[in-house]
Amino acid sequence: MTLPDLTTLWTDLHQLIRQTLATNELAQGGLLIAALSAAAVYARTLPGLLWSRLKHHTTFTLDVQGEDPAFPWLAAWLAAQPVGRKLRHLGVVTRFNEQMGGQNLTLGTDRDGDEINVRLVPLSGQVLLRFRGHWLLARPERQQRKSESERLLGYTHSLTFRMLARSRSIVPALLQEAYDFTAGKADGRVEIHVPQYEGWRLVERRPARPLNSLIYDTDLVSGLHRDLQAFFADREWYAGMGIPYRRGFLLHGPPGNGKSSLVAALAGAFGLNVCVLNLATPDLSDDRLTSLLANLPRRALLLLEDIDAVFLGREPRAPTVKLSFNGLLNALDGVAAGEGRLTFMTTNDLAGLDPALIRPGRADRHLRLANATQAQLGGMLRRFWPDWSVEDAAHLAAQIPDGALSMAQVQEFLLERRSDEHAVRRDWLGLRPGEQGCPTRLSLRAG
Ligand SMILES: Nc1ncnc2c1ncn2[C@@H]1O[C@H](COP(=O)(O)OP(=O)(O)OP(=O)(O)O)[C@@H](O)[C@H]1O
Repeated sequence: MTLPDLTTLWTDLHQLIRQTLATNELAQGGLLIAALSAAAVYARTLPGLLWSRLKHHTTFTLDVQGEDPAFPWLAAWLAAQPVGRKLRHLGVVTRFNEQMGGQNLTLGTDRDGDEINVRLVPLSGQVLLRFRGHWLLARPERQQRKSESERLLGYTHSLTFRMLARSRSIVPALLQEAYDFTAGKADGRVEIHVPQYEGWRLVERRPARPLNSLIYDTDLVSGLHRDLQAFFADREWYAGMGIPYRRGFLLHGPPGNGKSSLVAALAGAFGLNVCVLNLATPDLSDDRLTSLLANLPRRALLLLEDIDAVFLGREPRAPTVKLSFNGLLNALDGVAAGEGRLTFMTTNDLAGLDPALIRPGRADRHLRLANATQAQLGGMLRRFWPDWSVEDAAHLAAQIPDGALSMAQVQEFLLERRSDEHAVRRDWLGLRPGEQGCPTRLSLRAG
């Protein structure tokens, strides 16, 4: 059919409809009914349409899933709001010796002297509250998770905030307030993480040790502090130079001279957490090590303890070792190695290490923490007895040769006599190598 044919057909049809409508009353009625029905249908859906348009333009919805780190902040914040206290389905989060921020309840002190703190979190319900002049509808939810065989796999949690606001600025404001209220309040404690499968598990939050509580007679601590400061400030410089943004330190020396303590104190000073990995961890394979290093938590430094424990040179020390020497090197600086990583390795046996493991790039700086010098002994005495004069402490310290004792041995000796300074003077000369028990360890060791 050609175009002129189609035009003629349409004109004929149009005339026929007009004639029918003008002359036929039945057709007129039918059209009227159809038009009225369409109007009625539209009128019925109109409020819904208007409502959803209004909602779209005047509200925001924030959905937070239980696995997200922001979930506990928002849940604790909500539970602590006056209306949040009306939510009647609550869960409990318990921590030892840790104020979690938010609405905490201290139940008492356990036998280790740790405070038992609990925080209540809402699990379900719905409340309306005001936040910075806006209305918020908050709805915590909990749903059962089931496997395909209908086996219960626990629960998933979520929190939905619907807010009456024209601008989105309320969303970051709410998140910020919840963060400041809970996690942001977390004091300067250092989190200790140990490996769990391919990731990390938080095992302890301990008060950060002040750097000046460690006594060295060189400017080792201030030098390290400057080094780390420069590292954190120089990210862009590394990128511009094409140098991998990583820094490694090797701390070596006899046991009990503060290798682990120094790492923990530096972590505290820079607000970092510590991930402790002992290469002798059972079942540590090349793949698992690579995953662990790729999955380090945020703001964490990696402490590889006793790196001499697994390899003598490049050879495994035991047939049970699953890790290969090359796997270790690759994990430390291969393609998959994380950017921005700070690694501290410790060893008591520098001679047993293969040079490849501690070459610059893997361990950029090597620092020896040797047994106590007389200056350190004097410093340690004055830490325990701050009102002793420098000369008095130096006089006592001069009676023990440099390098004869570890700092841990001296600390143990002083701890035992901490309420009896005469006993310190009386027994000091008896403080000879081999006369003390084993040095205490800070025990940052991974399981
Ligand atoms: N330089 C120091 N100043 C003050 N205290 C120290 C110093 N070195 C060690 N100590 C004390 O000695 C104890 C043991 O220290 P730490 O565990 O850090 O030593 P380490 O070198 O890591 O030992 P190891 O090689 O056995 O792991 C700690 O309790 C710490 O307080």
